[in-house]
This record gives sequence, C-alpha cells and structure tokens, in this order.
Amino acid sequence: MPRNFRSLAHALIRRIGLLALGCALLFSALQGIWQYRSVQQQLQDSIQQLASSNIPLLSVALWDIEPEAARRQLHAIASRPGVAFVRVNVVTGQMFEAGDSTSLYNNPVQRFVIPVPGEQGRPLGELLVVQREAYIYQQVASSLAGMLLGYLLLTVLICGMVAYVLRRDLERPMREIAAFAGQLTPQSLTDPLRLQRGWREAHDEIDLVAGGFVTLQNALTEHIDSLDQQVEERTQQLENALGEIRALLTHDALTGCYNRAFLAERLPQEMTRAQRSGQPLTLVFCDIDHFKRINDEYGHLIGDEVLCAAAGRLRSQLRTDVDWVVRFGGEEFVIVLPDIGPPDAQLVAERLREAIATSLPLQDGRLLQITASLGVAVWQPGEGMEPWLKRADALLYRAKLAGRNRVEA
Ligand SMILES: Nc1nc2c(ncn2[C@@H]2O[C@H](COP(=O)(O)OP(=O)(O)OP(=O)(O)O)[C@@H](O)[C@H]2O)c(=O)[nH]1
Repeated sequence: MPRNFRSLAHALIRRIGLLALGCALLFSALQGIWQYRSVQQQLQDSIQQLASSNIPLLSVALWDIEPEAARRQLHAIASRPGVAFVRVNVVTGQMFEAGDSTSLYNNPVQRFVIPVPGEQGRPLGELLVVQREAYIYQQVASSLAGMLLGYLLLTVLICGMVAYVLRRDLERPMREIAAFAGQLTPQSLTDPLRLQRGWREAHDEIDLVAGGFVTLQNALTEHIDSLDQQVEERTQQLENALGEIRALLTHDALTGCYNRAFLAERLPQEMTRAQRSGQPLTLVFCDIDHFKRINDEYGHLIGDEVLCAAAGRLRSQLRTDVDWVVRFGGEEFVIVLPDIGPPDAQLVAERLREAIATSLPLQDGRLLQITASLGVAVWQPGEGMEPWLKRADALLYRAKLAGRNRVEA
C-alpha cells in the first residue's frame, strides 16, 4: 500500500510546535495557581486593612445610634473591588448590610470585632466581609491572558525560526539529494551532486551523504569503465577467434594456402565465370618429389618447414588476388590460374617448378634440394570439376613417371 509522503522537516516543526504549546500551557497553569494564591493573599490583606481603618468610625456610628452613617460606611466598603458583601451584627440585635447577600454562602468570609468606642475589650458588634471570589479569577485571568499571548507569540517565533533553519539546512538539501538520486542513471554518473548550500564552518551529515554519493559515483564510473574495457578486450578476442575459425574453415593451418573445402566451393564459381566470359581457366597439380624421404631423413618438423616454403614459393610466382593455391592434401598443391590458357599456362607451371627447385636453406643452416612434378590441365568448357581434377592428377602422374621435376600438359 503506497504511503503518503511527509517531510521530515514538517514533522519536526509539528512536534516542536506541539511541545512548545504544551510547555506554554503547563507554565501558564503553574503561573495561574501561583497568581491565584498571591491575589487571594493580597485581597485578604486589603480587606483586613479596610476593616481596621473602618471599624473605629463604624463603632462611633453604632454607639451614637446613627444608622445612616453606618449604612453609608458599609456601602463604601461593599463597593471596594474584591468585596462582595458586608454585614454588621450589633449586640443589640440590629443588623446592617450592603452588597450581594447571596454571595455569603459560596465565598470566603472574614469576621472582625467592633469594640465599644474607647473600650477595646468590650464588643459592640461584629463586621462580616465576604470576599468576591470572581474578582480573584478576573485578576488571574487578565494577567494570564497576557502571559499566554506572550508564550504563544514566543512559540510561533521559535517555530518560525526552527522552520526556516530546518527548511534551509535540512529539507532543501535532502530534496536535492533525493532528486539527484532519482535521476541517477549509468549515463549520468559523471555529473556530480551539487548542493545549493552556503559556506559553513563545519560539515554535517548532509555533506557526508553528498560525499558518499561522490565516492559511489566514482567507484561506479571506474567499475563501468573497467567493464567497458573488459567487454572491448573480450570482443576483440572473440573477433580474433572468429577470424581464426573463419580462416580455418577455408585455409590450411600449416601452409596458409586454401583448403579442399574452399576449392570445392570456389572452383565451380571460377568455371561459371570462365564459361560466361569465354576466358581460359587452368589448373595445375603440383606434388613435391620424394617427400617421404625428406620426412624420413630430416624428420617431420623439417618436412613441415619444406611444405610451408614450397607454398610460399608457389604464391610468390602468382598474381595477387587472381591466382590461388590450394593444399590438396599431404605434399600436393593445386594452383588455379584464371584467364590463363595454353601456352602461358605451361610457362607459368615451368616458373613454379623452377621456383620450387631452388635449394632451400633450413632454419638450422643446412641446404636442402627439393623438386616438384606438375600436371597442367586447361579447362574444357562443359567439363565437370572432378574429371578436370582427375585429368590434372593424371598429367602429374605422368610427370612423376617421366622422371619427376618436370611439367606435363
Ligand atoms: N611433414 C609432413 N609430412 C606429411 C604431411 N602430409 C603428408 N606427409 C607425408 O608425405 C609423404 C608422402 O609420401 P608419398 O605419397 O609416398 O610420396 P613421395 O614420398 O613424395 O613420393 P612421390 O610423390 O612419388 O615423389 C608421406 O610420408 C606422408 O606421411 C605433413 O603435413 N607434414
């Protein structure tokens, strides 16, 4: 199931905001309790003061039986902030009141003795002052409201600053890294990660991640380069091997001449071409004389050397890219001469015989005298390949019988 994306910076800001708000509320609550106690104490003190300053006058008014004066005084006391209700109970049974009498049942009450004027020990009555609890709450609430507003402003300010720093130092570089990683392909490995960050005194985790990317890119680029190089080398090796295999399919491995498979494929083409052009086409069968003796006397390695030398000598006498030499088998070669007929064919064959008959310096310094017998057969239009080859072979056999080192046509 796909998950929603939530930025790390946003999550941090949200948490910091909630934490700051929680702290502000907690501090406000503690402050509220402390404020409540302090306002309550102040109110009690001020009622005490109020009572002690009014009691002498009240005492006189009651003693002189001036109820109006006593009532005025009580009204004055009741109109003070924090006072809800005032009552005077006189020993004679009289009672004077001012303020909200219902507040008597659910608010704290302070009681004071009113003495007879001039006689402190003799009570004339009692003064009851009821505190107005709502006054305390109002005081606490008004001071808390300002404080809470201050805390909230501070919280918003802190969150704003944290948001700015997080956005600049965390969110933006992280997004750049994520965008870079998302676009990273083997082709774009050489483009380094560049973060839009100003100069800082120290490096941090983001720099470490960016550095890690650079290391990874370099390592991957090196790895891919070495892979490319390996692939190039292997491809070259493969092409060389393929070339060798192709050459082996058509060439003789020892002498480098064409092989019989190539002869069987190419000779019919030459015959068709000669047929079409009306040009002559000649085939020379060449066999090294007494080759078995060379092998027996000098060994097979020298025999191989002789074969290679003979092939080279034959090729050296022929036209490049026109005439071609086939190792027919053992010490037998077939030479194909396009566009050559009698008498030139015989002349070329003589030249070949002479080339082979020159003494051959061996690698060990010795000189070896070799000769070859040749049979020359010019193709007769309509003649098949096999009969033509047999005819050339028969002419070669005749040259052998006639004493070797000669050409029969
Ligand atoms: N060193 C070497 N010898 C080979 C190779 N192929 C065939 N031979 C040898 O060539 C010799 C051919 O001998 P023969 O067919 O009797 O003919 P020859 O000795 O040349 O006698 P003539 O053809 O009658 O003159 C054999 O001994 C083969 O073993 C080869 O690739 N290398």
